[in-house]
Amino acid sequence: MCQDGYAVVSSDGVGKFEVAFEALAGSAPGKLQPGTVAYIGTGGALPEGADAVVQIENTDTLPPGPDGKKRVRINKAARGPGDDVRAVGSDIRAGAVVLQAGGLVGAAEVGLLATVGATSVQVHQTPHMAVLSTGDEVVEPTTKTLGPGQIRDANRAMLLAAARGTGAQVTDLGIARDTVGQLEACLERAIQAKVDVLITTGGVSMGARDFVKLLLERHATVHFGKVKMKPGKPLTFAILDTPGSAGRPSRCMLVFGLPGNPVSSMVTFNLTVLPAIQRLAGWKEPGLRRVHARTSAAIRLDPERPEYHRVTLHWARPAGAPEGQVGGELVAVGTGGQISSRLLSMRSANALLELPAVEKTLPAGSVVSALLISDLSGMPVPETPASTISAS
Ligand SMILES: Nc1nc2c(c(=O)[nH]1)N[C@H]1C(S)=C(S)[C@@H](COP(=O)(O)OP(=O)(O)OC[C@H]3O[C@@H](n4cnc5c(N)ncnc54)[C@H](O)[C@@H]3O)O[C@H]1N2
Ligand code: MOO
Repeated sequence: MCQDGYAVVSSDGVGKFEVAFEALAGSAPGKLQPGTVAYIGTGGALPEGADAVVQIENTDTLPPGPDGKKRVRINKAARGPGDDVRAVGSDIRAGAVVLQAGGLVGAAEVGLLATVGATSVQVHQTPHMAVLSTGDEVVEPTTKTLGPGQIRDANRAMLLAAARGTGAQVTDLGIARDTVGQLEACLERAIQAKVDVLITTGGVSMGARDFVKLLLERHATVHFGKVKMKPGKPLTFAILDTPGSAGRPSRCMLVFGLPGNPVSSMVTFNLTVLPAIQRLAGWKEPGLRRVHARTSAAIRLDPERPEYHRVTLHWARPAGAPEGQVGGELVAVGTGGQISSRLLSMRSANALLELPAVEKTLPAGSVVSALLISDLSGMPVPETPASTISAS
């Protein structure tokens, strides 16, 4: 039953009726005689003998009869049997498959599992991720006054938040100074904590004290240590195998040595760490989703490295389209200077434009592919609301 009102025999039509009983949600339905009605609440089971419901708005309560029984006037008759009644099984057929194996379980899916009483289901194990910042100049964000050359640790807080956003179990490994000893100790802590994915930032480039690559070469298999991309050139990836011992199974830990520049670390997290986590969490199709967007301004391309240009996608009417036209397109608005230390270029960015390495300027209005790095629910609301299609 789907409305508050009166359960009726639809052929009784309009008129004055005795309210024989109340069929409230959660109680066993009674039996209704023709010529009478029963009060029914949304979610109540339709009494035997009734075949429709008249909503409360279509009735008036009358003074009780001489016998003290409640009475009601039905002003608008039910259209026929089944009016405002939801048949048992109309939402989910008996035997229907409510979830496919291998699908993502979000809030609605949890609700479906609860509905069918599936309180225990097999899921992939939540990956365990750890985040480590490195660098002698990197200090805790709580540091009030920065000393010469110091910088607050933006990467760790940012990547911990991003890691939590993936649903992974997350461990904060703090900040390691630029010494092989400290880095080795942190690596050991990650191994002991049975981390599946370790993310480090900083210390992967060419500096005299960039020891992360050295550490990984010593303890793991480095699969790549440089990528032709902007930002993120020194991105390093290694796999560390821990052999099994005395009843302990062997394990492998994926290690992503992300560049220290905050934007580089965030962009490479999205492009490489996120799909890896999704794969470990059992996603069938990991990776960022690609859409097309129209650029709102000219962009000078990098002639050497393909660039992941941070933008905020808006939904807008195509330029020149008449006022009130239904439909629109994604428009990419740049986030300002794209230098990899400028974290402001990530603020409110919901996509990365995939720009080719070509010696030219891409004119405004070009259509380019864009990888989504957040869902679009925080997308700016247009000044002129997008029209909705109205049924005619
Ligand atoms: N000779 C070369 N130098 C550099 C190259 C190169 O190819 N040859 N690559 C450049 C590129 S591209 C990048 S990106 C950076 C990345 O280097 P590292 O990963 O070694 O990072 P660091 O040098 O440690 O730091 C870079 C930059 O980022 C700041 N930083 C580091 N950690 C944090 C943190 N947790 N929070 C905020 N900011 C952080 C750090 O202070 C530096 O300013 O190398 C170029 N050099
Ligand atoms: O490639 Mo680096 O990540 O820009 O500064």
